[in-house]
Amino acid sequence: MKVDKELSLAGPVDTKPIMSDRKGSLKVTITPAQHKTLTHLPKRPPVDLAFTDLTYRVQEGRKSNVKTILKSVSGRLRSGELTAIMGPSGAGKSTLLNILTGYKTSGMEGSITVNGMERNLSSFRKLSCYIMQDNQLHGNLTVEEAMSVATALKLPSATSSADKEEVIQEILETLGLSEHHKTMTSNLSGGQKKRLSIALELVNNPPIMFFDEPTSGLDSSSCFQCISLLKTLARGGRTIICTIHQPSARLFEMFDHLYTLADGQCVYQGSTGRLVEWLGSLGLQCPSYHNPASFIIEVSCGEYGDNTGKLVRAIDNGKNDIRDGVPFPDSKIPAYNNKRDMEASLATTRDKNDLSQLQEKFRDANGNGGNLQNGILQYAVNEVAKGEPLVVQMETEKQDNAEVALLGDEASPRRYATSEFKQFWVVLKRTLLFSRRDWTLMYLRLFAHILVGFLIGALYYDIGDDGSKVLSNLGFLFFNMLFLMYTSMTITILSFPLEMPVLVKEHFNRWYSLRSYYLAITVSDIPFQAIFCVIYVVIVYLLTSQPAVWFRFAMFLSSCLLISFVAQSVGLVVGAAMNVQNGVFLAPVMSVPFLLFSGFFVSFNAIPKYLRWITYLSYIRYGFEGTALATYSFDRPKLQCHQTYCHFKNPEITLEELDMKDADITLDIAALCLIFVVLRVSAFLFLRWKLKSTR
Ligand SMILES: Nc1ncnc2c1ncn2[C@@H]1O[C@H](COP(=O)(O)OP(=O)(O)OP(=O)(O)O)[C@@H](O)[C@H]1O
Repeated sequence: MKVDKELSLAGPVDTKPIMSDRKGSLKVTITPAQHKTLTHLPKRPPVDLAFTDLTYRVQEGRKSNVKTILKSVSGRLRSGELTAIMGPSGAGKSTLLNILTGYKTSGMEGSITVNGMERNLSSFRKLSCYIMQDNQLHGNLTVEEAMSVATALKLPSATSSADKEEVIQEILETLGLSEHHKTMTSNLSGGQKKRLSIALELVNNPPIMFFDEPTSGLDSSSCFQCISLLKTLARGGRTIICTIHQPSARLFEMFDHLYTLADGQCVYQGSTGRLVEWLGSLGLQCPSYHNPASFIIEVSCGEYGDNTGKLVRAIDNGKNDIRDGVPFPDSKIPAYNNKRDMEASLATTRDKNDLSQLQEKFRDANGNGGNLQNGILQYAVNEVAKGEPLVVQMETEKQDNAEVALLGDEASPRRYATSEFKQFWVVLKRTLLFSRRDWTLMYLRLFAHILVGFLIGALYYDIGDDGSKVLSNLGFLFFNMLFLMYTSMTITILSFPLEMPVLVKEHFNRWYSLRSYYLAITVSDIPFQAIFCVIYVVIVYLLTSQPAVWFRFAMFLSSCLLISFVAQSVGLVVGAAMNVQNGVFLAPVMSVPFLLFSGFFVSFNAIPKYLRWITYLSYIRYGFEGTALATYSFDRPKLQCHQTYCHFKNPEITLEELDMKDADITLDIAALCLIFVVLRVSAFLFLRWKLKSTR
């Protein structure tokens, strides 16, 4: 009986005798009494995170101007607990979260340990996930598709499709999303989006999960659901940490652990249930019926006088931890009058979900026992049957678990769960699916190419073989460059930055490498751009009666295709390096010199010598030269002339006038290919820099 009583006090658990292997010893399995459990997730170890004397500084303006945002704070965040990081606006909550997740690494001093060992950021990133405030989801996928992408990228390739499907179904059911599995992400409610964000990261069962303001933008009922869900996750042995602004009293009660910051210092760390008692012991009485969460924020803001220094000293800037059932640190006020009272209180007030500590307790003499299986703690408890009293060690270090964490899958040198080819393939398929779904943009692009093609065809109708209209034909060749350049460049400038937030989240949470992602998005748009370009070129080439010779058409088309790919790459560089507003202005402005030096407005010999180098950089020049050579070079016969005198009847004269007599189309094509490669590599480097600089 004692066993049952002790265990039920320890948490909302079911106790099942599973076998009796030794005389007098009874093996008991304890599982949390959750309605739904996640039984198909990969096994992961519990993780405790601690930080000591953490200082974070940023440089503002001039080098000497340094701002200290976090001031030597310490703290400890345990597995099996739901922790809230609270504080007034600007206190440093997001900064602390960003440092703990590993999102911010520079400008930081102090130590961060995982299960008592110095944190290895690479291993830690595999153990943790960071769910940012704005859900960062792709709106063009259904819930099921989004989950399939997550399982394909986050579970090892060896996992069978059936197992992946089971993981998806189980998570969706547990998170109450199975009814919406066919709903497009963009149509989900705020609360459902939040749950989907959690579901996506839950796929590989990270033992430590960070949330930045998970309740922002949710109504009170959704807030409650969201925090209940986080609590359930914590019950499964995970370490759940979230920043929260000012929760209602009902929400506040659901948190196990509270970490409060004020002006970059810790003013409270400990059990939420003992906050009022602790503040009272320091002479700060929380008025009756007042929300303790509001009270600590008001105190931190100085509404009850300047108490920050006193609170920081009392809690030793986070080195002290107010735990249930233990006396206040360095305090004369004993929490309990005698040991018996303390034990009684321990039994009743012990955090019911503190399964990680139970795990330590139930470790048997051989070191076997508690292990986290599939998100559910299961114990083979021999000692309990012997009637040993249950005492929870609040400060137990989890060295053994650290080893588990580092010797398991997390210690492998592989950064990602899948190969780079698999990542490339999954991201490519997803991007192609977006293109298929986002038909408005596709139709618009197709429509624009066909419409402009016919318009140009009508304007320059049948001029290609007319010796008196060669100048107009050159204008047509130049316009082709202009049109193809702008259409392919602006699309990328506008669409690429919109992808950035999702890329930042997924890349940070180790879904895929930047290389795989970049290759996939680079490859994904090329076929569409090529098809649109071919359609346009066929229309204008035929309508304007350019030479009906296959090799000339092939060269003309190649030059046009390369121009549109190069311009797309320029868009990628600009999109990767800056936001939409700056990009939309800067890209066309930057293109002006290339247009001026294209050879259409001024021939090469007429350009001042000190400016000629710009012509070598002008990709428009290579494209224009390519189409001009395809049209007039290679011994083209004299053009027809329906007037008394046609100066440009002989194509040689046209080439001479353009300073293209000795030009070589192979060089133009090679130069365009080279510029294409250089720009694509530059875009990748810019993207890498951008990802680093946003952190
Ligand atoms: N890169 C930076 N340069 C200058 N100051 C910064 C920088 N990052 C953060 N800060 C400052 O550090 C302080 C803490 O910022 P942080 O975003 O962590 O606060 P917070 O507690 O999350 O606030 P909120 O609840 O309003 O989001 C703020 O005063 C902010 O202005």
